[in-house]
Order: sequence, then structure tokens, then C-alpha cells
Amino acid sequence: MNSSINWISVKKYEDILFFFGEGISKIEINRPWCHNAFRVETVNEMIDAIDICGNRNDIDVLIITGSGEKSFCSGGDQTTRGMGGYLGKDGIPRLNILDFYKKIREIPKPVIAMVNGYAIGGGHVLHVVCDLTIASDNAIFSQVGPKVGSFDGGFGCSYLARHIGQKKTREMWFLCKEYTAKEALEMGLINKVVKKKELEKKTIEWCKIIQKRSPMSLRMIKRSLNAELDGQHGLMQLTGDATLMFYLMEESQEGKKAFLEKRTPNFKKFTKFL
Ligand SMILES: CC(C)(COP(=O)(O)OP(=O)(O)OC[C@H]1O[C@@H](n2cnc3c(N)ncnc32)[C@H](O)[C@@H]1OP(=O)(O)O)[C@@H](O)C(=O)NCCC(=O)NCCSC(=O)c1cc(O)c2ccccc2c1O
Repeated sequence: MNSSINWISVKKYEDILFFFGEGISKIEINRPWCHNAFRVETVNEMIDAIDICGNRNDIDVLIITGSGEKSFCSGGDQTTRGMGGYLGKDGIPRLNILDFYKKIREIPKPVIAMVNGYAIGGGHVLHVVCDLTIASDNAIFSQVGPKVGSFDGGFGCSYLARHIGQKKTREMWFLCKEYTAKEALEMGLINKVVKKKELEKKTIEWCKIIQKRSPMSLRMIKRSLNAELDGQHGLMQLTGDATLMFYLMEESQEGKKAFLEKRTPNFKKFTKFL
């Protein structure tokens, strides 16, 4: 299996790099001087990029990572933090990373966090919300909210606890300790640890295996796993896909045809499955 890709830049942004190759996309936070902390604009760009991935039929799987050797992402850019959120260029405080987390969960394609160093604070939650996490052996995982006056009570708590359990989640948040990639693997926080120089190769290998699987099966599995946690919203997404599949059936098409032909639909002819 060829595990390197000649990445092609999809679109130019200020804070992120966005690549595509062989059905795989790579969204890379490109602010290495602050350990890839995200500001409002970084998040807006990531939202734009993930929307492109959602709308492009030739993108099967997504990778999210950080630039440089040291960090995946260190969370919100503290230099832009104001009262009530992080201040964008318009001066309005926002916590828009939450919108990006939602996008990761909603996109019906697998999203892999390729963690190449520090995954801290909101940057830690970022990998938590991804479907899979592959980390390099130098990666460090930590929640720092209670050290810097923040917390993420959403996916950062409840979903994290689904991965590592309530006790470990409380330990991570209460103590703000740093965990090595080996420890993270042992506690079920991540899927795989590889040597730093092997990180992209292994991630691409996994992407290529996933690309051989049925996209509809993957979509339904992601939706089903999300639905358990996402309440009415999760149910809407899952049953939205059930509607999608129903629209592919003759029985559904008959309803539309009959309406357009101004006749009574004949649903009797269709198999009733047991
Ligand atoms: C990542 C570190 C562990 C690295 O430590 P190290 O000692 O190696 O490096 P330095 O600390 O010297 O960092 C070099 C340089 O980078 C700057 N920097 C690092 N992180 C950030 C950051 N997040 N924002 C701004 N700048 C950053 C650092 O200041 C240095 O700059 P110099 O000018 O001095 O060179 C360590 O840096 C670290 O622990 N960083 C964590 C920072 C942090 O507080 N993160 C935010 C946590 S809160 C959060 O992310 C968050 C965001 C949201 O949008 C939320 C929304 C809704 C709910 C909750 C949210 C939330 O919790």
C-alpha cells in the first residue's frame, strides 16, 4: 500500500492549510508559534474547509492535524480571549470552536485526529470529538481549563467520559495533569501510537483501509454511535439518513410519481419486510 500522498492545496487560508489527495483531505492548523492555538478566524476557516469536505463527493475521509513538530493544538488563543469568549476581528466574543465540534460529528464521513504533539484544552477536546485518534509517541494530552479559568462541559466532559470513564475524566479535569501517548492509549483515549516519523504514513494507511469500506455503512455507524448521545438532534440525523435510503426505494418513488401524475399511489405492490 502506498502510504504517502502528493497533497494538493484545495484553498488558501490565513490560519490553516487545507489539502486533498487520493480521496483524503487534511485540515492543518498552521499557527505553530503558539502551539496551533485557534482564534475565531482559525475556527471559521476550519468550518469552511469541513463544509467543502462534506459537499465534495470525491472526499471520503478527513484528517485534522497541526503544523510543526511540537503541537496538534493548544486550544483557544488566550491572547484573543475577551469577556464572554474569544474576540474575532469584528470584536464580538465567540466560542465558535463548539460549532466546529458539531461539524465533525455531523459530517457523515470518518474524521481522524492525527495528533503530532500537544493536544491541550480545547485542542484536547478537538481530538476527543474526532472519530479516531492516531498519535505520535511525543504527543501529550491534557485538559487545562481549571488552571486557566475555563471548562468544556459538553463533549469535553460527557463524551470524554464515554471514552475513559468518569473517574479518569474527573482526574484529567481536576488535576490538569499531562498524559503521554502511551498512557492515553492505555486509558482508551486514543486508538494508536506510532513513532513520530511514521505518524502520517500510518494515518494514511488507516484512511486507505477505511476507503475500501462501504461509505453508507460507515455513515450509518457514525450516525448510530452519535445518536445515542446527541438526543433529538442525533435522532434527526440518523432518521434523516433513513429517509435518504427510503428515497432510494421504489415504494417512496411511487408516492412522488403518483402525486405528479395526479393519481392514487399503489403501495400495495411493494414487499412488506419482516
Ligand atoms: C501547550 C503548552 C503545554 C506548551 O508549553 P511550552 O512550555 O512548551 O511552551 P510555552 O508555554 O512557552 O508556549 C510557547 C508560546 O506559545 C504560546 N501559547 C501556547 N498556548 C497558547 C494558547 N492557547 N494561546 C495563546 N498562546 C499560546 C505561549 O504563550 C508562548 O508564547 P510566547 O510569546 O511566550 O513565546 C502550553 O503553552 C500550554 O499549556 N498552553 C495552554 C494554553 C491554554 O490555556 N489553552 C486554552 C485552554 S481553554 C480552551 O482551549 C477553550 C477554548 C474554547 O473555545 C472553549 C469553548 C467553549 C468551552 C470551553 C473552551 C475552552 O476551554
